[in-house]
Amino acid sequence: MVAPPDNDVLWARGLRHAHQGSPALTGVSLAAREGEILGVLGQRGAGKTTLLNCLSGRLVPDEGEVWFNSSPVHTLPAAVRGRLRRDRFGWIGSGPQLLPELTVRENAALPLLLSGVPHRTAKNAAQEWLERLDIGPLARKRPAALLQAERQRVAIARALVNLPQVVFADEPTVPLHRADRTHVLRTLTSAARSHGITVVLASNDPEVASLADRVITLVDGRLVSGMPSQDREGASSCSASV
Ligand SMILES: Nc1ncnc2c1ncn2[C@@H]1O[C@H](COP(=O)(O)OP(=O)(O)OP(=O)(O)O)[C@@H](O)[C@H]1O
Repeated sequence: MVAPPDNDVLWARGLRHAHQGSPALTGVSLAAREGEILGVLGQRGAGKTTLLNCLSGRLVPDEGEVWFNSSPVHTLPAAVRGRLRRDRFGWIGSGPQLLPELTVRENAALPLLLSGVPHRTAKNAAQEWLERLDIGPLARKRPAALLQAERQRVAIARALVNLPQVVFADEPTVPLHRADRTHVLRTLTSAARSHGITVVLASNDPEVASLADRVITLVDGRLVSGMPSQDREGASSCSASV
């Protein structure tokens, strides 16, 4: 195993994964730099979710390596990967997946509370993010009282509250109307930019391309664009690099 270059916060090589025998990733290599917004485009079933799951340590790939700084994510024990996800990564899915019995502020504070940060400190930090994302006045409400776009902003606050190094956003705008989509994406990318947080943003919305620093495209589990020219020339059927 060779550790990734120093300026890459996240680095993957030769990722292959099949779900019950059906291939979802067939040789994907990529790298993301500190503070970079990396768009992962692809149609439904292209392998975006599987890729983000492998990169974030939710799933161990059948083959290939994933490095986060100098940690080989693919070989870490499950408990260590769990701590990595909790302390260093943020996750935003297409449904906000908030806990209905908690207030908006408690939901946003969760990653800090789970890491043992004192209640008051965690809630103050959560409130700051809610203000930054223009939903401060909703802090005491329960998720059910919010609009879908507001709930998705709570999910963004929750993903950013502990200042992770990488946020994985898997189709974060799917349930939203077009106007809300743009706003939520801009909110996420500008908040991440202001804190140097790397974002891996999977979507089938071409608008993502205009907000990302760089875009890679997945088709049937392999990269078809976003490769440097020397790799594109050498790419055979399944291995690509960005
Ligand atoms: N848990 C699973 N069990 C079986 N097959 C799966 C599973 N998860 C994904 N797949 C299959 O793997 C392939 C890649 O799916 P994946 O969800 O990674 O793609 P995606 O680009 O995120 O698509 P979507 O936008 O639909 O989520 C698809 O053919 C999908 O049907």
